[in-house]
Amino acid sequence: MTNPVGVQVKRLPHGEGLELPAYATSGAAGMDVLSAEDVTLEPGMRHAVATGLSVAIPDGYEIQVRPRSGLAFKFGVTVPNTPGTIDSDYRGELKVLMINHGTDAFPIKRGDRVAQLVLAPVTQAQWHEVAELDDTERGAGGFGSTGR
Ligand SMILES: O=c1ccn([C@H]2C[C@H](O)[C@@H](COP(=O)(O)OP(=O)(O)OP(=O)(O)O)O2)c(=O)[nH]1
Ligand SMILES: [Mg+2]
Repeated sequence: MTNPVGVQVKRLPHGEGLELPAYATSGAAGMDVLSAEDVTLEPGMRHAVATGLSVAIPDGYEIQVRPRSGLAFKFGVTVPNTPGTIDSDYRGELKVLMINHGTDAFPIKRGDRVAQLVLAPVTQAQWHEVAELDDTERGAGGFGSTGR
């Protein structure tokens, strides 16, 4: 990537000694983020996994927290709120919400790659309230109106 965007990151005490989230390959969209804790997700269990990191994202960007497909495919372990939203003004600990949809307990060890972080541009909307909207070919059709 030729022009990466700088993002401030602060290690919290329990994040000391862990690698920062990193791109596994040169063309990766997401940085793999590591767990800062040992925790076992029993089947059906949800947990906010600590990363030991806080960030300050530049104005005009967000970070999306996305699942790793390998964990979802092999173990049914995923991110229930995907894509998780890290706001540019959030200064608390970045956590990865995880759920075990599988049939077996899933142990997470400190240092395991649990999810991936995608930096993405955001645009804020400004409402312009009107009495009527313009007509379109689709109109109010949705939810399968064009067929399967
Ligand atoms: O997977 C996530 C999702 C959110 N957050 C943190 C950063 C984010 O900026 C904040 C709020 O997230 P969100 O807006 O999704 O949650 P909410 O339920 O609307 O909470 P709030 O009322 O605090 O906005 O929580 C995480 O650390 N991990
Ligand atoms: Mg919110």
